[in-house]
Amino acid sequence: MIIITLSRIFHRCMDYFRFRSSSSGGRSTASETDHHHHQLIPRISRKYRSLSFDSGLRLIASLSNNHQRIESPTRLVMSSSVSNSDRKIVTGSAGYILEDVPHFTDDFPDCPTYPNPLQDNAAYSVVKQYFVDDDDTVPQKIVVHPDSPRGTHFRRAGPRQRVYFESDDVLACIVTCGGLCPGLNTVIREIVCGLSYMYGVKRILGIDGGYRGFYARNTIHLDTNTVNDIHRSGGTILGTSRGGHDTTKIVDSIQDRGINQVYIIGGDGSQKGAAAIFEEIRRRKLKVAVAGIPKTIDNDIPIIDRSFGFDTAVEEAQRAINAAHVEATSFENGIGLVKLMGRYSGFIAMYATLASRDVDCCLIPESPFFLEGPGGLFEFISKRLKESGHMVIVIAEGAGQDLLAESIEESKTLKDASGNKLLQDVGLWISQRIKDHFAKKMTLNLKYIDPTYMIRAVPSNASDNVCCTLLAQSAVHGVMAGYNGFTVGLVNGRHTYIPFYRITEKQNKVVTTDRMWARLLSSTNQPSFMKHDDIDSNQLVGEPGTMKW
Ligand SMILES: Nc1ncnc2c1ncn2[C@@H]1O[C@H](COP(=O)(O)OP(=O)(O)OP(=O)(O)O)[C@@H](O)[C@H]1O
Ligand SMILES: O=P(O)(O)OC[C@H]1O[C@](O)(CO)[C@@H](O)[C@@H]1O
Ligand SMILES: [Mg+2]
Repeated sequence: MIIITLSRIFHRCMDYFRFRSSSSGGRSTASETDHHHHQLIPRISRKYRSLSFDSGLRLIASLSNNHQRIESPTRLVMSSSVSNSDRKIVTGSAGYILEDVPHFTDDFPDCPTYPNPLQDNAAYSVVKQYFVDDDDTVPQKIVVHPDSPRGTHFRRAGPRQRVYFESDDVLACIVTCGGLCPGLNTVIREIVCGLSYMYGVKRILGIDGGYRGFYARNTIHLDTNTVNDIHRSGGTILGTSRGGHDTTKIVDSIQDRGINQVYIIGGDGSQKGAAAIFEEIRRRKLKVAVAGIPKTIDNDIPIIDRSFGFDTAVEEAQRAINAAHVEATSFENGIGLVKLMGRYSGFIAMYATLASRDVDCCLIPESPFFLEGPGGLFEFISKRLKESGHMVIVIAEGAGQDLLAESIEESKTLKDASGNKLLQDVGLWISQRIKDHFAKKMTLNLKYIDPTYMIRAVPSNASDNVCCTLLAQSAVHGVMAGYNGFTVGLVNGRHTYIPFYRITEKQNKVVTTDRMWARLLSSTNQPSFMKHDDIDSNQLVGEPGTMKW
């Protein structure tokens, strides 16, 4: 209690002194602001006026004179896979851990701050508690036991009282990288509108064609007029690409152009690229903010509940599954087989199956299966056709690749420009294997539907548009508030700022020992096709309890 009270008093004092220091004119320049600080702020506030949240907490902990009952918040500097990357970890009582994100004041303790322009905006100033309290954090785990530690938390996203950029000084850029995803244009639109309408930023550049566009192409001017209608179209107006991430050339370009805010919209690979750019920017001591907005129809990014595009992709997949169902029910022993995207993670297949109710069998990369013999796929097909005369199978593109690799040796080594495994067409392969197996046993009518790019080339649906808007606004608020090197994401339904290293350290996968996969098995009434050995090794993958809705 004592530490919390002291912390709050500290923040209120800081707000007061900061407010006083700039009260003479809203949009003061850096030098004017410094001047006011020097004139008005008492010694203690001058000394600590640019302390970050955790350093503030440490200060209070030391002021509290090592009170025995209080576990003083501590910042631990841990090793990182990326050089120069300090992990900001604040610990508190009852096993509380904040995995914080970097802040401008970590590298530039004296950098000036300004009042948030939103506080003069009538639309926002009437909103009670519009600004996020600096103490607000969001727990990663919401299911807890009475004696379990409070665990990892992430900083809550949203606008802060003070910002670290003057609107006229901002030169922002936006880049889209990796595969397409419904909603890319909406995110671009909402970053531009958020920066312009909320923070009065006028200079925003689009980077043409993914990471290599930084050094190989001209930039694209973006404003609220040019982006006005883009959310109605699929794809990305900026273009995208795989490969071409040359960190030195990219940061040279950022430096040469005078860009000071970088918004990177992309999947797991893109977030790794963002982390590398951030590290290089820090190494060069540039005052440039880097923020990631996660893009993934595969839902393969860890920590977050989900990101934009997934909902639309699942909805679009329903059209293929419906067609497969209609074909299957219209022919004797009809089988409709649908292949859906999902290179390493089977979430699209799993949720499309749960949504449809017409699917008899769902096969995903995380759940090994086999074809022949007792308990195998052929036996199940035979049983289901005898019971109902038709069936629908959904298979994720990454499923059964080990079975294919046995027959096609070179498929193990093929990679795309970003280093992702290039997959063989499991849909064609399994269709042929099923046909061959049943050829002499019974009449079979198998129709293979491969919607591939159709589920990601469409514009985002209503729910994803909301998701895009909130993510974009949260990213803009975070950058303006001086946070840096973060990916914005939904954690237990709240928007948070997550350090890059937590986003890039592993991939999110369906946990086949989790309740959601069990729910799918109960819905399709398919066998798990798992042997006991598979279950043990499979428990190790994934972030348990991710898809929470
Ligand atoms: N480890 C890495 N370090 C730096 N850059 C990377 C890294 N991995 C990928 N990138 C770059 O990020 C960009 C996008 O990566 P990738 O093609 O894997 O797509 P992605 O962002 O993972 O999206 P998706 O998986 O949805 O297609 C590419 O330009 C690639 O060069
Ligand atoms: O053919 P492309 O453009 O490389 O994209 C294919 C991949 O992109 C994704 O949609 C997203 O990572 C994967 O599911 C799929 O394997
Ligand atoms: Mg990826």
